[in-house]
Amino acid sequence: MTARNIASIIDGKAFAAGLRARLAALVPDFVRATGRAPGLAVVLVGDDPASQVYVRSKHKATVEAGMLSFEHRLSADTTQQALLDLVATLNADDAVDGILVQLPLPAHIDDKAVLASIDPAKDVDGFHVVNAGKLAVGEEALVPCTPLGSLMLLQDALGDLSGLHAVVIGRSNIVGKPMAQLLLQQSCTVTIAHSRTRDLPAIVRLADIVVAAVGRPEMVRGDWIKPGATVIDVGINRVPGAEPGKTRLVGDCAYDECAAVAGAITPVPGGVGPMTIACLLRNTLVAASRRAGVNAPEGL
Ligand SMILES: Nc1nc(=O)c2c([nH]1)NC[C@@H]1CN(c3ccc(C(=O)N[C@@H](CCC(=O)O)C(=O)O)cc3)C=[N+]21
Repeated sequence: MTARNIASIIDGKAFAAGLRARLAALVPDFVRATGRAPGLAVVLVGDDPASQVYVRSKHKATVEAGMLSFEHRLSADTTQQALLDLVATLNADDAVDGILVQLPLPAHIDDKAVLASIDPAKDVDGFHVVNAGKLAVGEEALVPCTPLGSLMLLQDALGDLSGLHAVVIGRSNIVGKPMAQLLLQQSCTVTIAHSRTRDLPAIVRLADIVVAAVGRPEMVRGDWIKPGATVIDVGINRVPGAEPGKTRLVGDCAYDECAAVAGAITPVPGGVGPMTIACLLRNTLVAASRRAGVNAPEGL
């Protein structure tokens, strides 16, 4: 009989709660230094139910951290110009340190134009080309929340990442590309795989670190994973549940199979998702500190 490996479960929910508590403890210092609390503006266009849930949890976490939350809900038929006007108002508002325009936007709005209109200093999503460029050349940037949270979990699980082979599956501007930049900055050997990659299972088998960010439910199978590898599952896929009409969340990795081979793995839910929100608050405090010219807290 072969011994069956049980991967350690990377508890993103607990790590995120710890990060949020550390942030909440730092906010009073910011308030003392500046006479105001850090402010985050979240803009939601339309009434996509999943987006509503995310925006609500962002609001709750922001208030719990002692920050100000400004919510702007616009109807699904809002014009691009009206959205650009709102962003311009938020750019000019000194009480607003962070601006997040919830994606996806309705099809009639050019999301590139909207993201480009956000002041890079308030771009707490890190989606603006200025922040993407700064990240790529190693300058101080606002770093996208999901990759940043994934890196924090990796460093907590593994310590120094130097020399490890990381395979990032997915090449989006929001997750795959910035994730690869962060891992490269940590001196990993980085492979970016994607839908056109030939023999993806063979590539993934080389990885000490697998980051799955493709948005295909349970695509990564257990026999793709090198024994002992660390698996970060970024996927949040809603699939039909056991009961009719109900859904459940699954990641991009077949969890049970991968957990039987990996050294450590993030669950879905309770892995990367909560880190995204905690890092949004982290970026808001960092942006607020830089804008106010006070010392940005170290080690967050
Ligand atoms: N401008 C912009 N920035 C974003 O950061 C952004 C966005 N648009 N659009 C949508 C995606 C998605 N996203 C998530 C955040 C938290 C969880 C999260 O906390 N998930 C929980 C479960 C939540 C549930 O049960 O549905 C978990 O994984 O444990 C998931 C997904 C941020 N996004």
